[in-house]
Amino acid sequence: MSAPRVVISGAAGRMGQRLIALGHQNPDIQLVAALEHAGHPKLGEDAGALAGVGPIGLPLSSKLEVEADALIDFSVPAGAERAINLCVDHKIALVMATTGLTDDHKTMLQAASQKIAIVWAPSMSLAVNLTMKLTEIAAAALKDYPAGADVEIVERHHRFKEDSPSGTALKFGEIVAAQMGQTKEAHGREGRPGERPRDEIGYHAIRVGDNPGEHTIIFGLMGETIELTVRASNRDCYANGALKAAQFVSGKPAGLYTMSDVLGL
Ligand SMILES: NC(=O)C1=CN([C@@H]2O[C@H](COP(=O)(O)OP(=O)(O)OC[C@H]3O[C@@H](n4cnc5c(N)ncnc54)[C@H](OP(=O)(O)O)[C@@H]3O)[C@@H](O)[C@H]2O)C=CC1
Ligand SMILES: O=C(O)C1=N[C@H](C(=O)O)C[C@H](O)C1
Repeated sequence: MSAPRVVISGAAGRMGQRLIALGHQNPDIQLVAALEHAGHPKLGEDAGALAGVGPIGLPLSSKLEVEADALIDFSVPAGAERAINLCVDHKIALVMATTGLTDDHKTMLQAASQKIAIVWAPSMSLAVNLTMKLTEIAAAALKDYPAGADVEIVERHHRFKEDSPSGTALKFGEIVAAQMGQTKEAHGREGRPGERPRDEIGYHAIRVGDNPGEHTIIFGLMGETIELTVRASNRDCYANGALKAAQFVSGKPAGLYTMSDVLGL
């Protein structure tokens, strides 16, 4: 199969710019459109020039006017909704990376996966997805720890991030709860919440500077502690993972795929 034709949605954003820059250099991908919302002030400007790699002949547009095999969405929840509809209408495979989605958006994604192939993951990073496997192993091993293992998830991101906790932190929590059975969540603590219940996962979202993302999953035992930490030094781990996902999902039968499927983990 020739290199899949890929659309980037949210193309002027922090992630969109890295996808344009890396996608343009990637011989296994053909970038065919750079989408933004209809009110974006830079519509019509060249997406490559905006991304710092010089003109690539792709103007930032609010309309999809070319044929494509896959669309990668790193935008906002309203942009994600539009991306799902576009992909279903045009029968294009979807890589959904936007976080902070509502339950309605998640239901839409599930329904859309009956019609098109979708990779949906809160983190496209290899290191994060591998750490999810390690977390699953640790949680399974500690589920019957006699004194109860306390799990807290700490994430750090840049000051511009709009959703908290991160989609990745919530996914780590889901993985832990599926093994250990916690039913409660605490989002930060203050005042006098009392002794920590055993069946709670604590989430702590730190927002500082330009941090591209780090997550620590803490398993607190009696007398010892395990911490699994994964840290991005820049956004290219997410962008490269998403480009790989676009290659993987292009031409696949309808269904919902994970980054474990893409990365063979
Ligand atoms: N799964 C993963 O691996 C990762 C996921 N993310 C997630 O990706 C998302 C984007 O992150 P980031 O790039 O930092 O955010 P940015 O705010 O930098 O970029 C989002 C872009 O989407 C644009 N946008 C807004 N509405 C629409 C729309 N309706 N259609 C198309 N584009 C639209 C924004 O325009 P404007 O600025 O004018 O609003 C902006 O250019 C977040 O949800 C983040 O959590 C981030 C990194 C990794
Ligand atoms: O907004 C970000 O930057 C990131 N968001 C994703 C999330 O919410 O999990 C993934 C990554 O951590 C960067």
